[in-house]
Amino acid sequence: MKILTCTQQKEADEYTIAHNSILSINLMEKAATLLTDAICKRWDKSHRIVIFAGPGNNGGDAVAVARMLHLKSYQVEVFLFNVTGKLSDDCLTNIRRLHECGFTSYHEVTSQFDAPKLTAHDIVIDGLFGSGLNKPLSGGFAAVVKYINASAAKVVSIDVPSGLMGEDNSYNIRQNIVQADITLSIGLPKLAFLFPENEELVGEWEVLDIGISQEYIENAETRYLITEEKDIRPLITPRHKFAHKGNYGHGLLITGSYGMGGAAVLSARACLRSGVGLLTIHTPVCNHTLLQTCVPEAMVEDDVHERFFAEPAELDNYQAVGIGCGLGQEEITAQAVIEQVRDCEIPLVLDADALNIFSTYRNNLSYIPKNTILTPHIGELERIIGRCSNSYERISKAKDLANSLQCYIVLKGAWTVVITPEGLCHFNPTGNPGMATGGSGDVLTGIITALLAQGYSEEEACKLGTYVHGLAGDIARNKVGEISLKAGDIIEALPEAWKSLTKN
Ligand SMILES: NC(=O)C1=CN([C@@H]2O[C@H](COP(=O)(O)OP(=O)(O)OC[C@H]3O[C@@H](n4cnc5c(N)ncnc54)[C@H](O)[C@@H]3O)[C@@H](O)[C@H]2O)[C@@H](O)CC1
Ligand SMILES: [K+]
Repeated sequence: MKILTCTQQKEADEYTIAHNSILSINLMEKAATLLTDAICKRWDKSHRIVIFAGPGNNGGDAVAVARMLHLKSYQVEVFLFNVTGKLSDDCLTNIRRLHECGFTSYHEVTSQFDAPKLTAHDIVIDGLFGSGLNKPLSGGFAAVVKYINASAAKVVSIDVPSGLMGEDNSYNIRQNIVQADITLSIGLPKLAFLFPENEELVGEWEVLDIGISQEYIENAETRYLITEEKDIRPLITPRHKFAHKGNYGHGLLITGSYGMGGAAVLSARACLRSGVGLLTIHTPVCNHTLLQTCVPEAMVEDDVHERFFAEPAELDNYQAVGIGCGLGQEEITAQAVIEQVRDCEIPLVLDADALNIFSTYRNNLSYIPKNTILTPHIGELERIIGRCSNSYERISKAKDLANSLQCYIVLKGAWTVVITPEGLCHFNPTGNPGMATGGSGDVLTGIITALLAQGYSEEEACKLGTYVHGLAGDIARNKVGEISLKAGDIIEALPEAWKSLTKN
């Protein structure tokens, strides 16, 4: 699913009106019908609905919702802010329609706002500003936002919480943005919804399909997409009847150190659950028995060192290599990692300590071969690109890094994003907060390494790997709950996740 900018969203509306022979006012009526349904589904008539409408079409939506709720016998009160004396045509039409159906609780605010007392049982509908916002809110509107935020009422924002920009909020004023409990987004989701710092502004969000022109969406250029199951399923190549283990690649995981053998176990088990033909684990001597016992399906190659990875492995026999889980950052390991990466000519995944090593020895970043997959969490990424003050800045800098190294970056978190060297950002929808636990990342590295070894392209391996990893996490959550979920549960759920993605 594409994510459009607010400017594109406006264009999409105009294109739909021009090409799908629908009047602008009727598109608004469609939006208002879906908004009203979504509100009625959640709250019954015992709640008073207090609607704050702005001067543009976001306000038009809100006034149309007021009429629909009034006609369904909800108790509705409307405050329309008309401080410049200029309202959009569709907003004006909806005000007229509201009056025509005998509605009396309408207050037009031109200068002084006598704010009603809001209670916890009230529902506020925020239709002040939507995709037409062109600068941060200030003055009287900022005061209205603060009053809404200070109230105990539940808040439903139409399209976007008023004051929030759809994409970049670097220069916005946080206190002047509505804190919604629910955001009902019209057409498509906004990029800002996917950023963790906006969670408390956007709340739970839902997209309402008002029938925006598919033709426009298909042709719209965007760098931001949300991956869907329908994008993932066709990527999976079925196994052949006459297949043998040699057809599915030989993966190598360079992983583990003294005290961090678990990372090796987790990444190896996840790799084996994701279709790899053969797996070898290169690990310090101290982990030999552990791995032979816990992962009998894998071969174990001992490093020269008792406790740490110290000497690069020979890569001739492998189709892919994953480096970094639980390696530690000893000086001897750093030198071995840099040398291993510099000379690597097969598909490569760099995770955890391998990334930390490159952030310490930054001059060696250029040794990372083209098309390498880097799988940092925010902390690991920022050690390389520097501290960022918000998600938009972080993604922009990560795109620059992916471009300069010609690498793939899998930035882990809620809405893990796969960034390609060309700057496309694929947001992954699966996964849950239970996966925020040690070892989850090792599991992902194992999965992606398995996919690369089987011949999936880097982009496919990143998208498919993150999707199935999150899906397995969701299956595990259903079994054990978010609090108890541990990395091993994700691995145990991988068979069901793979089965569900491959069944007809
Ligand atoms: N036909 C359409 O175009 C449709 C539009 N829809 C709704 O229309 C919205 C977009 O409507 P508009 O483009 O009219 O934009 P908005 O309603 O978001 O706001 C536009 C108005 O706000 C003013 N404004 C912008 N920033 C301001 C600021 N910081 N302080 C004070 N005033 C400010 C502008 O001058 C303009 O008068 C969407 O968010 C959606 O809710 C939906 O009804 C679907 C159909
Ligand atoms: K709004």
